[in-house]
Amino acid sequence: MNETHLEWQKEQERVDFVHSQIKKKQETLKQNAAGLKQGIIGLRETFWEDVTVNLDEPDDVIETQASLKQQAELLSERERSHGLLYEKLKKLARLEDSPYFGRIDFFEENETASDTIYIGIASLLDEQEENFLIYDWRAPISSLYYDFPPGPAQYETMDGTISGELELKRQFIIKNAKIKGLFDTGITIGDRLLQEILGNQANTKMKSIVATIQKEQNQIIRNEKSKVLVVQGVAGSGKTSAALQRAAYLLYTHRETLNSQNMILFSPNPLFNSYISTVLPELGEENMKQTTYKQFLESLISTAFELEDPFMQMEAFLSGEDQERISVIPYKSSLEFKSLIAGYLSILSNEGLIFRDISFRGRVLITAAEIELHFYGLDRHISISNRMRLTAEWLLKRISLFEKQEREEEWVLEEMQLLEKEDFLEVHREVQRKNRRMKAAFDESEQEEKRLRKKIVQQHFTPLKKRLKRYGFLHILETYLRLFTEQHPAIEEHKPVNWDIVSSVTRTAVGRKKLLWEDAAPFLYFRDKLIGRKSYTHIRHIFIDEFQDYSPFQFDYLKELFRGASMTLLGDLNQAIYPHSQESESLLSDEDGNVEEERIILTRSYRSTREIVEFTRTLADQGEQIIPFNREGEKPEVIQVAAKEDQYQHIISTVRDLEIKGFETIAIICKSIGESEEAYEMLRSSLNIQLMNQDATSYSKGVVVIPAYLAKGIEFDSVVICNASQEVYGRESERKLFYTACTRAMHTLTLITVGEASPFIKKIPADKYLIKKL
Ligand SMILES: Nc1ncnc2c1ncn2[C@@H]1O[C@H](COP(=O)(O)OP(=O)(O)OP(=O)(O)O)[C@@H](O)[C@H]1O
Repeated sequence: MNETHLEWQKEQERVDFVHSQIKKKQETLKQNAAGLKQGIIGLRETFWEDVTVNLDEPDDVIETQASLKQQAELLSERERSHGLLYEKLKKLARLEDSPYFGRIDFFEENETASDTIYIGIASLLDEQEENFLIYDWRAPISSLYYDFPPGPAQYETMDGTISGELELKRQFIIKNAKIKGLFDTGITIGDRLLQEILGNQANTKMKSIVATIQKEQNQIIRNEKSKVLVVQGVAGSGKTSAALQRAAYLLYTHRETLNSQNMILFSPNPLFNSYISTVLPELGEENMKQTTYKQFLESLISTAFELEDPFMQMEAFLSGEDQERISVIPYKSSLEFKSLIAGYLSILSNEGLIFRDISFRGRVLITAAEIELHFYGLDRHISISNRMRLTAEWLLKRISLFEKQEREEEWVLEEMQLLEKEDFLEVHREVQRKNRRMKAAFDESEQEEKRLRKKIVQQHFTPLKKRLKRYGFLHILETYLRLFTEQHPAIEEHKPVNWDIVSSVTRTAVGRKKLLWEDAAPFLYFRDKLIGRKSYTHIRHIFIDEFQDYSPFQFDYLKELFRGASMTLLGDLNQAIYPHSQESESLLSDEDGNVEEERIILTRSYRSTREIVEFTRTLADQGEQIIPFNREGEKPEVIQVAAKEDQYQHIISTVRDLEIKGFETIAIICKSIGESEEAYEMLRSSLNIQLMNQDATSYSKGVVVIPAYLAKGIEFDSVVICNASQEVYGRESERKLFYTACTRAMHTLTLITVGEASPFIKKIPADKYLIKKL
């Protein structure tokens, strides 16, 4: 037996030992859990037997309450312990088949011997609960595994830096508690293991990368010091993967003070939410709240408004039909527009807010002019929103006085006749109860009438009061629209040259209560300044994926809402596909101009084969900096056909070929939803395919037809680009969309073009792809 075999055998013996420990622990825990469960069932069954219930005297009531509380606490304590046991069992189940993936031998400075440390997705103690059989990958010492090749190494702890020598770094592939692969690794984490993992088929759910996190990704995951961490990484560089590992890391490191409810992830589309939903649970953490920016804004906007879907904005952009609208999107997305609104708000602080009369049953109770007078009579140093709150309180008080007076009106008596019998009975009982309590005899019918009047008037005033509490006395929309019509010297000089178009496009849409995607953040920002905003202080960390797709205005609005939270922003300027997409870096500075961000650049692309990366990187700005991971595959193929009908024939034969080769997730990527629908109709009788639109929330293995912007963030074994012709991808503004579509491919990329190929393809060196002209 040679040395490698001997090592392998020794390692397998250890795996066997750890596995037996896991089994033992599982047995003990299961027994404990069964005992606890029985106890809980028993406690629930006999709950009332052990409680002394006596409600005769006030003292007895107090005693009963105390006894009930004690019993309930006992039950919830047992339930909590059962929950904890269940969690431990879940953790053991995760470790059972593959207890760990890494080992390091570390000789710490000033120590006499080296420590051997095994690293897995969770920690495990030995039977005596003294020594770690497995260290959690997030433990401080585990960072050695990700950060250093064998040689001098160090890691940070709460007590400072620990230095020493990393003597060995070993990787395992363990399945069903049997070692399937064992590699001693050098500079990077196991190219061989990474090769193997990346060579696998794409899945409809993202997987965790815990065993093969790369050094530069580990910097993202373990970054603790930056309030804003910006990860600018090329397509397929692991931005999303690293962000999710980072969430798991933060939850582990700050487990006493942070939980998944304190984090929120903004993802590019609903499909993506489902795509990444299994990563955190796989790592033993609960999913954080996930939302898209559209869903988030929708939760803030009154249902009276119709909010445009960002993908519809994208469709409008792609179709190029409404040029006026498209021409003003950049301005409406900019911080200049925000400053203009801020200027308008400072005018409104002194004059110009539009109020509404407050009417009741067709009668004006308080006029808009009175409200205006009250509002502008308040101390002007107080913010508009606080003055608005004070005004609402003042109005509610005044309305209560009207309400009292109204009880005496004739209409109340008329309405009383229409009341149901139950209403009279209820009031009758209330009055009797009150009289009994007061031990006095009042005129019951007089009292009943009084109560009924009060009740009727109250019912009528409730909706009005609700409206006032929601600031319905302020005409927010009218006030906003006035910005576009009025001239005021304080803001006039800040208006852009195309203000007339900005103004007419906005008034037409917003006036009809249609919030175009580019109008939503400005309008909400304005509204918040008038009536205050929702508080999100419980959110301590926000992750924004595809942050290049946020306009400066949208991003700034988000920053204001989540003022106290730290942020991880993940983006790739080469995938900035929206008409407004941010290219500016200054956005990420804080208000005083102090840059509090840290920027990490990822240039290595892991998703696609070397051949695909060499093809796609020529489509990107500074694409020469993109480094492909060394995984080989076939060169992308460009098939040029003469007519559209031929295109579909070739898509069918390409997809069939791919299926025969065993590829399981295949995407036919089109530019727009219209083209996707057409392709779907043409292909559905020959292929088993699913059409993905903006409402899709998940997809299954097989063939999908999808517009490029919805495929963002997702990957497929094979990508077939539907019509990569000059006609479809000819404009410079379509280059990034084309790049995004092509970079979704892991193993194969086929581009079909009807007629002349896109100029972007023509710029790619001919040796980077195969071409078939038919
Ligand atoms: N360290 C790693 N180990 C194993 N797989 C990795 C690693 N880093 C990235 N990958 C894989 O590379 C692929 C791309 O990763 P991911 O989707 O996180 O990249 P991205 O930068 O968010 O991509 P894009 O911007 O193109 O959507 C995924 O399959 C991911 O599992």
